[in-house]
Amino acid sequence: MEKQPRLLASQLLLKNSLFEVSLNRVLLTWKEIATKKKRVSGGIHHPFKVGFCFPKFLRRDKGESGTSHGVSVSEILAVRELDVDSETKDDGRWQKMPQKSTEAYPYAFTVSYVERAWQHRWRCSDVTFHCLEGALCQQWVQTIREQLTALTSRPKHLLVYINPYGGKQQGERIYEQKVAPLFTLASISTHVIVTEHANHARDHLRTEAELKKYDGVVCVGGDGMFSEMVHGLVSRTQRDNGVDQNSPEEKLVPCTLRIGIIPAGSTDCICYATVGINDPVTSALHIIVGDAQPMDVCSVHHNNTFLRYSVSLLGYGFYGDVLADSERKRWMGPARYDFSGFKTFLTHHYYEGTVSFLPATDILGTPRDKTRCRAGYHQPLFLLPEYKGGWRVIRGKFLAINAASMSCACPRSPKGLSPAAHLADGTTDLILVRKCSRFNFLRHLLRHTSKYDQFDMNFVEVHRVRRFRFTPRYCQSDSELDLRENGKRLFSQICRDHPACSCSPAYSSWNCDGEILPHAAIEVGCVTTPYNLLCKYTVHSESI
Ligand SMILES: Nc1ncnc2c1ncn2[C@@H]1O[C@H](COP(=O)(O)OP(=O)(O)OP(=O)(O)O)[C@@H](O)[C@H]1O
Ligand SMILES: CCCCCCCCCCCCC/C=C/[C@@H](O)[C@H](CO)NC(C)=O
Ligand SMILES: [Ca+2]
Repeated sequence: MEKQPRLLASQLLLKNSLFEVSLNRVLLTWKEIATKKKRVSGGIHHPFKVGFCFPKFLRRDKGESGTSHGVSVSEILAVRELDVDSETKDDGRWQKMPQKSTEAYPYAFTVSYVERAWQHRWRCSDVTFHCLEGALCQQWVQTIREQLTALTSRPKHLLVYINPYGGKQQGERIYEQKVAPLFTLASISTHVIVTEHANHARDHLRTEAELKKYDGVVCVGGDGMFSEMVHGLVSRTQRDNGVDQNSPEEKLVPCTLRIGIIPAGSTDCICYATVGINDPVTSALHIIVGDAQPMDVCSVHHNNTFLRYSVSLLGYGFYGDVLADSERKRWMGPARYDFSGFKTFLTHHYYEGTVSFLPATDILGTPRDKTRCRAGYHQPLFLLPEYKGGWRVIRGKFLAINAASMSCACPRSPKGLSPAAHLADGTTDLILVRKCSRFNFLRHLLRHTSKYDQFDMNFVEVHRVRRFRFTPRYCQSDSELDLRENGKRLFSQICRDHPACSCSPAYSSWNCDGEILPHAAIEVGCVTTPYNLLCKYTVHSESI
């Protein structure tokens, strides 16, 4: 790594030991100064207990000259001067700093920074340095602040939407207790809207929100809430740029604002698949440091009419039926998916139809790769010079048709529906699960929760595609669609082959990022291409 010029270097007191503290444009480091009599004055000396952690990629050395630590400037959250007097005043209570040592170093500043914890979690840590002189202390604070101000990717003003209804209905509490204090610490100003009904956030973003005032929007909720943000922002951008959303072939204009997610939903698949964990503090820290991750957006059309966008799962059959059933059991909270999942598994419905798709032949990599894509870990996109191949057509009886535009990892399935799917390669992984026995389908489902390959089964196939269409064997009439849109069931849904039994309905619904689409016949295009990777349909996520 190129050696950076030092901006500041001083001997400062940390706990009871003297450290050589140094700052350049990239790193803040502190190294214990080994002296025969290391203790500055008073207090108990803990040579190994410099009580704080540091990023995984930076070593803590314990060489002859003592422990050394470092934190990347890009992961410093805030710096503030400390009122040492109030902290060391002898009021008879337990003293955090031994009085004698801080008497000699009466000025102090605290640096808050990101600490990498277990399983992709991030935490906020503090380290306090004591100085001999007030001017030196101020110089440190000012210099670090200047470094933070120079980080242009960090948001300063955020528009926050909280869904009080998603997941375990803890959105407001999660935001107030875990997220707002971190935004305040990082001097981020916020305008917070607690939604009052479904699509409140979407409509506000689409029509009213003064987007120029913000560096990003944040949703506190689950996949459905993220979907509302995508629809609000993407629709507004297309309208402002005269793009006809009803045309399946139209290229979308990227929007300039980023979307952050604070997970407070039931599945939190979009957050989990990008960040690696559904943890509100981790997501808040990613937002503060300005991380960004482009992602693929699929547009879904029916008869040249725009229906919705999808960024994670489009699922017909099993996942459509689970969602349709679970929506009626929202009162159960996240457990509704387990209940409806088990029930849907027992019904074992299959659906007949034709899947046509355009394979992505101009990229290297397949859904069976062993690589995993999360933010900060991008397989290079090798564009092949020629675009070859045409549409392929598969007819059959399917238990599930899933299009995964990202891995769709979530706590229930830590590697996801398509573990090797890429976040922003302009493709979606189309998974076809043909009619099979209940036992085999269970084996396939259980493999989502283990290390075994869920595609290595003769009734499952997976294709990386740019576009696809599904046409059910039987046409849905307009009147039936109207009723389904209103959440009602119709007799014609009952098995067409054997109207008297009720073995398999003719249609399922599409599960579109957790929202129900009643139209069975759809056309899907993955609209992000490798050429507009810089577009910002982004969630905030981490580097591994
Ligand atoms: N104030 C509100 N009252 C009722 N519904 C709301 C409100 N705000 C948003 N919604 C709707 O709540 C639905 C569910 O929200 P969300 O996705 O946040 O939680 P979830 O479904 O429990 O989680 P997941 O999508 O991760 O499974 C979304 O369809 C959203 O449009
Ligand atoms: C009978 C045993 C069943 C075990 C099945 C385990 C597989 C779980 C895989 C879950 C993948 C979920 C993909 C994400 C979908 C989201 O868009 C959506 C809304 O949040 N959630 C669901 C559950 O539809
Ligand atoms: Ca993709």
